[in-house]
Amino acid sequence: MRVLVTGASGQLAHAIRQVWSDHDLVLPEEAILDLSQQSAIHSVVSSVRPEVVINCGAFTQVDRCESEPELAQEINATAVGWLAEACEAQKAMLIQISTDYVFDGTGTRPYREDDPTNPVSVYGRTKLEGERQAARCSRHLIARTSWLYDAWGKNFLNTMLNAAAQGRVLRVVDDQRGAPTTCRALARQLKVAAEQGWQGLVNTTCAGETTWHGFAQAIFKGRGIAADLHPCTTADYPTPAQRPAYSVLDGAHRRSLGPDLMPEWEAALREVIQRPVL
Ligand SMILES: NC(=O)C1=CN([C@@H]2O[C@H](COP(=O)(O)OP(=O)(O)OC[C@H]3O[C@@H](n4cnc5c(N)ncnc54)[C@H](OP(=O)(O)O)[C@@H]3O)[C@@H](O)[C@H]2O)C=CC1
Ligand SMILES: Cc1cn([C@H]2C[C@H](O)[C@@H](COP(=O)(O)OP(=O)(O)O[C@H]3O[C@@H](C)C(=O)[C@@H](O)[C@H]3O)O2)c(=O)[nH]c1=O
Repeated sequence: MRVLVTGASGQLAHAIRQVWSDHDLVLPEEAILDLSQQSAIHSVVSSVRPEVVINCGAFTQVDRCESEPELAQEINATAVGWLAEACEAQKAMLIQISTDYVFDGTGTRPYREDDPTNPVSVYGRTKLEGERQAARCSRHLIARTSWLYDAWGKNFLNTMLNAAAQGRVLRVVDDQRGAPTTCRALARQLKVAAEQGWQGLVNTTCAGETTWHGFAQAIFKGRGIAADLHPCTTADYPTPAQRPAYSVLDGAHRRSLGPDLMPEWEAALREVIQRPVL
């Protein structure tokens, strides 16, 4: 398949470049495919003529989104509408990546696809609007995922490793629960999903759940690092953006669609540590 990937410099796009290498991939740099430019989106999509577009581009700095809501709206929502129009014109399938932060986190069991959303941050609100925009393309797959990381890129794992390498005392919240998900696992699952033509809204996270502190503990244990790590509460670690206290997503619908390539989060972390380069 001819596949166009946006947000080429990001961590998920890097995984797709490796995992989807048997497909005809086009990953334009931001200078060529700037999502804030409707004309760039239309001209790249119409010249590449992809069968599938994977939108990995987004404004993902959750705290910065609070102070730059217009930019967040433009990249996370408006641009997705432009992509949806361009895909519709080419009869292409649009794969939109969305987030657990569309929920407010007051739930007590894993969120299903049809559970009501209620984002509590600008990032979450704009990503939810992005889902609605993506759904304007008749062939669309919206993959909701969470806590993405891998051996490369800007993510929680690398933040923790860098902080520990600098000898910093680490206080990490132990009252926000979710599912850490590797970019490589998501890229593998999306490949099967695209090849089999899955459509609609599909939760796509690693299995199991932990807290950010539990995730940090597992990272340091897995790497054999004696970090100075302490649990704290959300109140002890104030941030500009509110995060959901509970944002585990239910994978039952995904498992009903076809092969389940999403491992337990601990197994996925082990793979990242044992095989950092794909
Ligand atoms: N990271 C996570 O934990 C999660 C991410 N997601 C979603 O998954 C997708 C991939 O995220 P991830 O790979 O982690 O994020 P990254 O931040 O690693 O990648 C996003 C990319 O989008 C690029 N980008 C930003 N603005 C533009 C623009 N105007 N034009 C073109 N590209 C732009 C960024 O470039 P630059 O860095 O130069 O700004 C960056 O390379 C996103 O949709 C995100 O919302 C969902 C759940 C969890
Ligand atoms: C770095 C750090 C963070 N924290 C807290 C802050 C926050 O509540 C939580 C996670 O911090 P981060 O800012 O690294 O992660 P955050 O940017 O909130 O991660 C989110 O990114 C977006 C893009 C998503 O879509 C989400 O699924 C999720 O992965 O850990 C600590 O308690 N101590 C620390 O030293």
